[in-house]
Amino acid sequence: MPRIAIKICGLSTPDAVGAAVRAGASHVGFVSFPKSPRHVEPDQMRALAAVVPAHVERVGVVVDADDELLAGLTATGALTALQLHGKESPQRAAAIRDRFGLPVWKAIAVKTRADIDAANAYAGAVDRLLFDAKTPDGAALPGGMGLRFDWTLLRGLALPAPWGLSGGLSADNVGEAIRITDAPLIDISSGVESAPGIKSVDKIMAFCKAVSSC
Ligand SMILES: O=C(O)c1ccccc1NCC(=O)[C@H](O)[C@H](O)COP(=O)(O)O
Repeated sequence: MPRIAIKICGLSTPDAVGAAVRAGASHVGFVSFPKSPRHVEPDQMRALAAVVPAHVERVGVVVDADDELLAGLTATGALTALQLHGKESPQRAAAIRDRFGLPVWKAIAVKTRADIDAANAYAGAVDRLLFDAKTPDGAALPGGMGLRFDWTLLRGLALPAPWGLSGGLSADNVGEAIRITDAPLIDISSGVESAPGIKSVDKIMAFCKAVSSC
């Protein structure tokens, strides 16, 4: 197992999934959010997740999803975790974990230190915190925008759960991000794309190489 886990998010084709697996990703992410250029329908998500080798975790990414959608996504057992990327409360996150029996990740939208402190409310309710850049009010998406936050906000902190770093990462800056935060898991989407929603095999390979050289 590499020292730093890597999640390649927003995969929507078998080719992109294959590239992420070959490059050494420990996690792949599939987005269910119709406004996203990376959105996949439940059938497509389950089909993509089903062909991922067992050693790679399959994360379904949702935004304030209701139980009906979550039931559809988790129906075949192909996902191994759910990532909540909306305004889900700690109570809602814990209820999702109980009802669907999967580890739950909570994305924390970060601009200031207060945003990171707010993550403490999720202690015990979720299995991983994913610190991502806060997108501007009125933005089309709550993630996948290529925005970064001030990584020094995470330096030396004792966090209340396993965690990961996300937002605006690329092969060029991920070394600095890891040096500052010592993140145990790194998540990326638009930084390994050639256009919104179109994953680049070369960028996926370069990114994973950059992380594993840290
Ligand atoms: O990627 C999306 O389109 C998306 C849409 C709605 C909710 C979450 C979304 N992505 C979640 C992720 O985990 C992304 O990898 C994360 O936000 C980082 O994105 P990026 O800055 O583009 O690397």
